[in-house]
Amino acid sequence: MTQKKKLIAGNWKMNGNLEANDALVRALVAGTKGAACEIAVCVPAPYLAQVQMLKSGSALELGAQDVSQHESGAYTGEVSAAMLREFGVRYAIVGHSERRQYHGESDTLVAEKAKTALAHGITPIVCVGETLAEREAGHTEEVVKRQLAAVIHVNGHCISEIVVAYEPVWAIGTGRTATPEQAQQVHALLRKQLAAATAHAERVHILYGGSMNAANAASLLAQQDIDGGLVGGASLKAADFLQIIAAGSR
Ligand SMILES: O=C(CO)COP(=O)(O)O
Repeated sequence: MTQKKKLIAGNWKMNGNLEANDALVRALVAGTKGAACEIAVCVPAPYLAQVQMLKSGSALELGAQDVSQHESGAYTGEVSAAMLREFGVRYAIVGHSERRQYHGESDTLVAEKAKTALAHGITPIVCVGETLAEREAGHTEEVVKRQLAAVIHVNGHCISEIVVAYEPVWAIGTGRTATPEQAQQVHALLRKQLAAATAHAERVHILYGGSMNAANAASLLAQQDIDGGLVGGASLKAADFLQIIAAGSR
């Protein structure tokens, strides 16, 4: 059994505005005093400064939803890890399935992004997960292993200072959650893969993401290898997100 605190991370995706963010973050700051888990909100880049200010002095950590693999220069539209650090960013999601799907991000690119984030003191939240077609064809294990291997095996050495998020694509935004048993099965595989590569596998947070909500969080988080959640829709409502945080604090 792992002793580490759970990590509950919200992924706002492309949602929010100055007014709504203000209300949401104030409610989270007020509601998480003394929370017994780690908490993060991954916000759209234009709102990093706003949320950094609002969360100051609280338990909330700040996250970005992506990071460039480049350091600086002529890369229009990109946001560098050094820029994120200036706003106190602690985490950056890399390889979310929406970026793999809509922006053609490959395993190699995701690995480069993770490496760049780490070099700047930002912990990458590396997303892996199979599509419905891949699951139905019996390829879940092969897909998630390939996606994780690309990030942890770099030039002959292992990168283990990461957070892993298992997000089955068929469960994202669909209201169709993986059962705790289905999720645990994949998390155990990922843990085994990490253990084969590093002595620190037990320390790595493996989060579940995909329609996690106030009602199903506790049963998912009770699984041995589920160390937290990466929460989309339900992280936009303070009351729901706070209930998930409460479940992660037990
Ligand atoms: O993609 C997700 C988090 O990164 C999950 O999104 P939902 O919680 O909205 O299904």
